[in-house]
Amino acid sequence: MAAVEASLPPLFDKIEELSSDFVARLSKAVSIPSVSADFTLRPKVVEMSKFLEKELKALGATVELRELGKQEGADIDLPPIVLARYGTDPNKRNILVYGHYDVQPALVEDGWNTDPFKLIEKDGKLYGRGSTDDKGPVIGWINAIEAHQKAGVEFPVNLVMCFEGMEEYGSDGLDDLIRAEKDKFFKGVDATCICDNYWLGTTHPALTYGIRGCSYYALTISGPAADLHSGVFGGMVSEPLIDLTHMLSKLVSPQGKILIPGVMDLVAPLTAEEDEIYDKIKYSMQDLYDATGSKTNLYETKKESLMARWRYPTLSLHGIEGAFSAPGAKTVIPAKVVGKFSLRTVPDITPRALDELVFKYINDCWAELGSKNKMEITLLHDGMWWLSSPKHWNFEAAKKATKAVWNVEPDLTREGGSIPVTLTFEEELKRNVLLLPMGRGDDGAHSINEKLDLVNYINGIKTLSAYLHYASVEPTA
Ligand SMILES: C[C@H](N)C(=O)N[C@@H](Cc1c[nH]cn1)C(=O)O
Ligand SMILES: [Zn+2]
Ligand SMILES: [Zn+2]
Repeated sequence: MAAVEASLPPLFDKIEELSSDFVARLSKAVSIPSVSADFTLRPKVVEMSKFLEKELKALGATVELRELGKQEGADIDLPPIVLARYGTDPNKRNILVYGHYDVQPALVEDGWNTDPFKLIEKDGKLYGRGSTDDKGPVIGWINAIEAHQKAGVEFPVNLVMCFEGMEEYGSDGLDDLIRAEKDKFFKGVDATCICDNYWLGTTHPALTYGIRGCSYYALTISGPAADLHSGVFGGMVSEPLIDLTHMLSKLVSPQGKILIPGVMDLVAPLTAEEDEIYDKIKYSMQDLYDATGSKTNLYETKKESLMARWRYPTLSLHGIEGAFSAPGAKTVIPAKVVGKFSLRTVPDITPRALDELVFKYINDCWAELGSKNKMEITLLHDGMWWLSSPKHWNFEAAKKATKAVWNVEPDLTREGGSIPVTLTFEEELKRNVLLLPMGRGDDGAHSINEKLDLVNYINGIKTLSAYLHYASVEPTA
């Protein structure tokens, strides 16, 4: 442990010294609009994989861009998975790190103050799509390699890297690749670290041992052969958008109560041990107000709010494809509309049990509506929840690293978002998985004006580096 503590100060100094180079590298990454959900931008997702390949190869890592074939149900190639390795010393631990290089869609018209694909540094914050989710962390691992080389500090582990380009769109192809490679590329992995979530609030670092799953559905309603003039046909035909809004209103109450019968019955009961953890978590209702820029909270207490985010399922309505959404007052009856909604899932809900409940309820509601339009409900993608224990050397190493950088003990948190591959890594490689967040709870991931505080980026690189050092020596017992 003394050797670790001796190697950290020069490394941290070098990271500070290289900070403008590290911002420049993130800036290049952010400038590539690698939006996985937008098929027209798929070449940019591929370009992003090549950017990572180039950066990693320049630092001496071996890199393979693993092609995955066509996207399920679409005539478009999936972006490759970047499989890379830095170091092959049989006497060192093999630490697997995962991140994603695709991002959520972003348009200036959505309300961004600046071009989402141009990294802007303002008031100590780095604004840009992907800055926190998840380009900052992915580039962070690359920066950690460079910092070691330039500080002349030996890299403490063999770094096994897996970076995907479809995380924001269901991680198509990744589970199959992990299964196929578990005794090949992933052979010998000792522990996994995923840097793709956020601190709970804005001041206190965290380590995360649980995430929710996500099942995402599309509800399609179609009627007339083409869009119609509402003055000519309104009142004479059954309107798909009227049907859809009725159907969507039956899914969830304005207070957030899921109205699909049976879903809450699948939720694991609260144990006395779990009940005790919430009060101790460093989070306040003010953190929620600040992060959402509002006082639109559904619950009045921190405990209820955290439980809603961590341990209960939620249903969100995301959008309606095909509905008139441009400015102005177009008097149209849309012919076909697709409502998108998802459920965040928790122990012990399984995707198949949930599908059964959702499909039955939607079909029952549709029958009750008695419409002559056509209705179809489909699952777009799903991913499982994951709940682990932080009592493992992998978490101990991250705790020490956090203390070394931030001078505080991290909070142990669960995450409301989803990273479906977490469970796959744990189950297939049979090794501990740790979630080590870089950004803060108010970063605006998936939202407009996404940012990563500069201090979180630079200290995040220090934390990732220090974690690798502690992980290289942490006793297994
Ligand atoms: C927490 C992680 N950074 C993230 O944003 N995950 C996404 C994954 C997802 C699920 N369906 C579509 N994308 C999320 O939680 O929304
Ligand atoms: Zn995301
Ligand atoms: Zn992410």
